[in-house]
Amino acid sequence: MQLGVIGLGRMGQIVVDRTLEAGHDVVAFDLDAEAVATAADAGAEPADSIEDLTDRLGEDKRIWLMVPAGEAVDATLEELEPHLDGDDVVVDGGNSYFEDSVRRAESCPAAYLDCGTSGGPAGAELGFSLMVGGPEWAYAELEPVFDAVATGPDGHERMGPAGSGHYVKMIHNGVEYALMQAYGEGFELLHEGRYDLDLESVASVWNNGAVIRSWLLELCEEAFREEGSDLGTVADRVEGGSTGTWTVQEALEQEVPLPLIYTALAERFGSRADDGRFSRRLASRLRYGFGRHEVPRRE
Ligand SMILES: NC(=O)C1=CN([C@@H]2O[C@H](COP(=O)(O)OP(=O)(O)OC[C@H]3O[C@@H](n4cnc5c(N)ncnc54)[C@H](O)[C@@H]3O)[C@@H](O)[C@H]2O)C=CC1
Ligand SMILES: O=C(CO)[C@H](O)[C@H](O)COP(=O)(O)O
Repeated sequence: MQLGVIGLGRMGQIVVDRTLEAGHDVVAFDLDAEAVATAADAGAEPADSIEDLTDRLGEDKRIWLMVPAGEAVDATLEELEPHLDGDDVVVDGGNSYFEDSVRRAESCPAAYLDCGTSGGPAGAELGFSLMVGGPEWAYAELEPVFDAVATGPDGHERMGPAGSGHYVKMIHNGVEYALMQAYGEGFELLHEGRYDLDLESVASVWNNGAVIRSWLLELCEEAFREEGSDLGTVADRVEGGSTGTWTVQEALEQEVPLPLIYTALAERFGSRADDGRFSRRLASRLRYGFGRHEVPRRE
């Protein structure tokens, strides 16, 4: 099969490498010429524009988008669409908002597959877990590529109609936030608590047979090994947050309580206050107000 890949960053390059390794042909484009050169070094046919990419693809075009979610997807589709028809298939493998994917599936002249991708750049060796939404025929058509990019045939599944792939991935990320928060809280107590513990050893022993072993816990072990038990210079600030926000918004709309995921998201937002949390500063001042407790002051 011949696959066009647009977006050759951390994730897109892995899609290219794994597709080539499985014996398929790849035509690759990115706004960044260096990324295109890297894909060409790996064996892909380089394209210097989206039009050039579509010219290099055969009659029935199969195209994988791996650009940042949001405007980049719309901008790419706007350029692609004049070159597409109903026999073509476009896969969006990024973390797009599921309602955007439904809208794009309705307006795209090609069959549109929204594909939630989990595993991250660190999971490249094993392959990804792919959650796909969209028409059955298009999913079946892309199966050889999904087999290559995923861990294998068991690493991808059609979830349902348009939007369902990105919907499942959105909620996957909500779970990811909550699990990270849970590990974070446990290790914080171990770090602050009454024993002087080597947290890499704790994570390691937990990863060997404990109920809470997981890939995230293996990544905790790696973090303590590389940064030390006190996490060295790692700052108290967590970026990201879009997929978690969408998960919480959806939970509110569906009236499904998600206190853990919400708390994990709120902790991230809380971590971004440059000058300490206003609410905590006010609480401290109020303790003086009612109890004349001492107020710790900033320098
Ligand atoms: N990094 C991760 O752990 C994961 C990322 N994702 C999703 O995959 C998508 C890509 O993520 P990354 O590879 O990490 O991002 P990245 O920032 O490493 O790569 C994005 C690439 O897209 C290119 N690009 C941007 N706009 C473009 C356009 N209009 N046309 C052509 N190329 C364009 C950039 O030059 C860059 O090379 C995002 O939606 C992300 O949320 C999904 C799962 C895991
Ligand atoms: O999808 C992912 C992992 O599954 C990406 O790494 C994503 O960026 C994680 O979300 P956030 O950036 O909000 O932490």
